[in-house]
Amino acid sequence: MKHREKPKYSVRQNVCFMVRTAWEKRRRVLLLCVVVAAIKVALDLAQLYVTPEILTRVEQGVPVGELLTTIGFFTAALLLLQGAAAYCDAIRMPGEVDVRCAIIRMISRKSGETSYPNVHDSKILKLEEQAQRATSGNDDAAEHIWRTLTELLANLGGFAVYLLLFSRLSRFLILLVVLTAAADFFVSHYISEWEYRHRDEREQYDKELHYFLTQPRQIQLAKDIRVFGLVPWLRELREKSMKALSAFIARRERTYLWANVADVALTLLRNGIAYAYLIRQTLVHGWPASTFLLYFTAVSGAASWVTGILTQCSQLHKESIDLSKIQEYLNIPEPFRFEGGAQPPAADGYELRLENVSFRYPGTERDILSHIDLTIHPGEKLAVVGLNGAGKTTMVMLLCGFYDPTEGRVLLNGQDIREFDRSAYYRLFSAVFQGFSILDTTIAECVAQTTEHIDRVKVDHCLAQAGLTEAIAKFPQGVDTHFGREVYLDGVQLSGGQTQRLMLARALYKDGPILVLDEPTAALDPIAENDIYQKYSDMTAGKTSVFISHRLASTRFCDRILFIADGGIAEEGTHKELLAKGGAYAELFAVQSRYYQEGGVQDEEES
Ligand SMILES: Nc1ncnc2c1ncn2[C@@H]1O[C@H](COP(=O)(O)OP(=O)(O)OP(=O)(O)O)[C@@H](O)[C@H]1O
Repeated sequence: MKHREKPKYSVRQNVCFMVRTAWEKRRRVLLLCVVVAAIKVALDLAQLYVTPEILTRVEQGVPVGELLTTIGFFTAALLLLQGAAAYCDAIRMPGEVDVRCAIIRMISRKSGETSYPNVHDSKILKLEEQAQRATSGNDDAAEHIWRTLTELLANLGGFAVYLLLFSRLSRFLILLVVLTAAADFFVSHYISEWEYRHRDEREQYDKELHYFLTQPRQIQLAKDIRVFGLVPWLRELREKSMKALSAFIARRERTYLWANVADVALTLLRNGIAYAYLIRQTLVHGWPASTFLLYFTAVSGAASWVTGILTQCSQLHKESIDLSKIQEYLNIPEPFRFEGGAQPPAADGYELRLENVSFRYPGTERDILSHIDLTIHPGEKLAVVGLNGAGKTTMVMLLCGFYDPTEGRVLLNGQDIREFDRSAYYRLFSAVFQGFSILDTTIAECVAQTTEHIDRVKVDHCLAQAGLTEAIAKFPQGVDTHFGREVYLDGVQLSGGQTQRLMLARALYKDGPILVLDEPTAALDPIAENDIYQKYSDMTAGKTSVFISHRLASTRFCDRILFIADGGIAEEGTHKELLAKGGAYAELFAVQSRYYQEGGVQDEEES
């Protein structure tokens, strides 16, 4: 049998978490739970008494005026209560949404600020997904819980009132109601739990179907779909996912059928016994019809309160499992310091140092970097080169503080970066990392990374430095044109090289005192690349900078070059020094330049 993971937080702790959040964000939500529950009980009682009371008056032969007054009283009470219930229902939702949104904000904040290694931890990623699932809609735990608590309160209140009513009559009826309602609940609960138990399976089908329905619409796939003739394959994939989902739903419906059969059978049994008992009582004690009617209606009513209590308890238990994931995610330990950490010193220039640093990625066996000692002086322009997988990006990740070394220390102006508030440390860096990471917003927002207080002169300047002025001038709304087509149909699509320049402009706008560029020109044409090299001194003036590149010639404008190999610094020096040394760097440079020379020779011969 599949082992069910026990939630870390109990039902009480999860309810307390929600109540605390609501108390801080929207107190009205709590008040409305109690008020709505009270109205539900009052409405049920008014409905229970209306017919028997009128019947009693008729049996007593009261004057028409009095009869009409009774009818009027009940009608007014019912109208008033129904009106109040409708009003409360209408006003409760915005508050409940606000509380859920407050939790969504907590989760987003955690996702954006959690220590970087957590972002790659599959257990934490799963937890984040589960926390998001618990807050994603009106019917998910973080919002639905208010309806569950309201129903639970109403059912408890209603059952307490009915207990008082039956206590005057017979314990037998109470026992009958509780036993049949509980049996009904457990049978249907066991069966209806089926969907909950198969929730992961259902989600997998939904995910698959959603992927195959939406993915073919992605612009990036449009070319491949046509060139490879992918339409039939995509249709097959879609059909396969649809069939799997339909088969799941059919299985679920077959299971639910038994829940309905059990429900009908137990209701019949309860009503049959209650009928027999109440008819006997009526005959023995000579009860009027109104009393018989009152008690008979109350039997069904009480049974539904009992079923309600059990159903809502079970619902609360399920929601608590989901809410526990939210709390577990929000409380995952942070290996880095944030709020409690020191602020990095304000300085004219920053020295970065790797002191006997070794590093292996979490969950792996191999050191990617081993016993590295390196000092990058304030204002120095350092280039890092090496073959694919040598560990250049990893070294930069350590310098930026995305990972802490497995051994050794990273120092900023002599102080271990583990002592700093890591968010404050990140503020020192401007960076262009590998891969495209631009959000679909306006170009100006992409560069400034904010929606408000954008320094438009600075945006223009940075775009000019990155060599984008001309391209952007052709866009319909200049820097206010939307980037990308995923969100805005009128957005522009930039080429790979232009996107890379946009990322460079973004790094320049941030203007941090340390600049890190990880292959920032990989997608640029030679002219654009040369343009960036020409401006490199301007861009890095007064900054400490690290530049990773595969084009060895491009590192010539740096003060020092590191050649990384076998997890360490194999060679270092200026371009000239490394060539003169005749080592691995010189060899690699020779291979690269031979390629260009051969191309050149060939071209010349052809012409
Ligand atoms: N998150 C990770 N988990 C485990 N191993 C990783 C991770 N990221 C990178 N590696 C491994 O670390 C090694 C160094 O990768 P890194 O990206 O630092 O190399 P690189 O020199 O920057 O390569 P490239 O020139 O291709 O960009 C590679 O063998 C890679 O497979």
